[in-house]
Amino acid sequence: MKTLGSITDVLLHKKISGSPDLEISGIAYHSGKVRPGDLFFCLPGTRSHGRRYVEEAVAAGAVAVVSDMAELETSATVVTVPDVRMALALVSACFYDYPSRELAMIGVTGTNGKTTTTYLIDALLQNSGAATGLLGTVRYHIRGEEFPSLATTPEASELQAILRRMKDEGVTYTTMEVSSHALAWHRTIGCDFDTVVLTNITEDHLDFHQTFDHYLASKSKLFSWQGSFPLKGGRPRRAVINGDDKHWQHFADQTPGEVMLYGLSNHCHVRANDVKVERDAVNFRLETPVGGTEITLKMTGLFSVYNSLAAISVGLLEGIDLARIKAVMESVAGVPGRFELVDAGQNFTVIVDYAHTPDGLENVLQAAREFAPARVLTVFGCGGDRDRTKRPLMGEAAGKYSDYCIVTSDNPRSEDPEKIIDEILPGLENQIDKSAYEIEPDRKAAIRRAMELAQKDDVVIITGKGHETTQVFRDHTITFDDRQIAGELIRRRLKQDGDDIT
Ligand SMILES: CC(=O)N[C@H]1[C@@H](OP(=O)(O)OP(=O)(O)OC[C@H]2O[C@@H](n3ccc(=O)[nH]c3=O)[C@H](O)[C@@H]2O)O[C@H](CO)[C@@H](O)[C@@H]1O[C@H](C)C(=O)N[C@@H](C)C(=O)N[C@H](CCC(=O)O)C(=O)O
Ligand SMILES: Nc1ncnc2c1ncn2[C@@H]1O[C@H](COP(=O)(O)OP(=O)(O)OP(=O)(O)O)[C@@H](O)[C@H]1O
Ligand SMILES: N[C@H](CCC[C@H](N)C(=O)O)C(=O)O
Ligand SMILES: [Mg+2]
Repeated sequence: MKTLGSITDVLLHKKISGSPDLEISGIAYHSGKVRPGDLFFCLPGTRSHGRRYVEEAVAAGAVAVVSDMAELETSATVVTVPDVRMALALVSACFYDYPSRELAMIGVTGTNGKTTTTYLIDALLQNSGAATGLLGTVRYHIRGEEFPSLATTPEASELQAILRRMKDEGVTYTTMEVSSHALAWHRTIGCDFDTVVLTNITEDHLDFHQTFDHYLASKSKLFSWQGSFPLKGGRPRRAVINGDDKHWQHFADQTPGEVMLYGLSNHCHVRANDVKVERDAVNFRLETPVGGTEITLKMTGLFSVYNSLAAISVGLLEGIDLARIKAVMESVAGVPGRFELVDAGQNFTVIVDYAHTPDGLENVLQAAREFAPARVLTVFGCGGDRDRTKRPLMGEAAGKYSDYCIVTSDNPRSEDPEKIIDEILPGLENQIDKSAYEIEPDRKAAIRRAMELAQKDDVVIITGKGHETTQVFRDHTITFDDRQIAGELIRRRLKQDGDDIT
């Protein structure tokens, strides 16, 4: 058992109202999840503040509370700190005995491609014999045992608990997505990353970060903090950066580690040439400091080449040989909900994808355009309670690269679906005529409409929700899986059309 004094020793500025010898058995930041003996952290949220739940937390057994307000009314011991989120991260790392000290840690950030890149890195490490763990948007795993994802990057207390479990179960390498929210909210403070990776940086989450500069500053923390919480002594720190990204130099300047650049440009250490995009594959010539080879991915699009170059760079830094790298890159079948083909025997292509940013959408539609023998039909919407500035930009991207669009709902959350659509239209109308799009707020009906409109050799892209299995409305959440719905509707159409369609 640990004492309050020992686990808060790591905090430079604090005031403890009671005895530091109090024994602490766990950490909580939600009153509903408090167990007897816990230390409760009062975090600010989007709807309320953890301070409001102190009484409930204490009634559930919390023995002490961490807050940024000295005059908290409670019988429990109070630790007052200037920044509760920072304190949560530092205390959690200490409480779980700094698990990242004993794990090789790889953190991947960027606007798009984090999940895919982490999957590729994890596959590469696993294939080379490492015992691996993975944390990200789609799922978590510890040596292959899967867990549902709590968040792209969980809150610090959950993160440190999972890392400890990974270490205890023999994991040697942890690959994780590090979201901009996580960086802004200090979730990864107390993690010592060996290698950090930048996929790319374009516009997203401006509702949260307000300006692009703030967003850039959040993403940069993964690089500038590298080695500033040195748990691993002199072990080398490395940064793998997309050398074609407009901001690559900025990120290279932030890291204290060795920089490896990847991309298509000549100044990159790891390069792809002669990229050939097909419907379900992409082929390129790989050039690296240790030689070159030909690679054919089972995923498509130039963006997949970038994701694989990032993973290949990590592999090279870990000393994995080129033949193994090639074999693994060519074997990964893709990531659930990322450019996933729905094939029920129809004579047109249906793709479910997770693009939910202007850049993501542009990349995915460009890829489709490259191999599409006929029209590209796009079904998309924008999430509610998320960055409103990206809505017209996503409309613009969809209009620019599609022959026909069906504008629908993503997860409306607390917003009115029709109002969200209204904010998409100005961008869309900059690019296409009114006759080239229609509006259908009901996502299932929108998918049905696309399945009706599709002709031989067309490509239908249903984007924004990828692997998600629910749709979130103001007062309720329904089961909803684009892949399953599209599959059912195709089968229904095939039945109705008889032999005409195949
Ligand atoms: C939407 C959002 O930002 N939610 C965050 C927010 O929760 P909230 O707004 O629901 O909190 P709240 O209801 O205002 O409550 C304030 C505090 O009181 C506590 N509370 C609340 C109610 C109660 O009964 N008892 C209680 O103790 C809550 O635990 C919280 O600490 O404050 C919580 C505590 O800090 C966060 O865990 C939570 O992040 C959740 C996990 C979340 O989904 N956040 C998103 C935005 C996020 O982090 N996304 C990124 C990915 C982004 C990307 O795509 O790049 C991620 O890494 O997943
Ligand atoms: N390198 C890339 N550049 C641009 N777009 C990409 C890239 N990789 C993937 N995409 C597009 O972005 C979508 C999301 O990809 P992925 O899930 O790998 O990204 P992510 O960064 O993890 O997203 P999130 O922030 O939601 O977790 C994909 O479905 C694809 O449309
Ligand atoms: N991690 C992202 C995912 C967005 C997915 C999209 N389906 C939406 O709901 O906006 C977010 O929470 O902003
Ligand atoms: Mg992700």
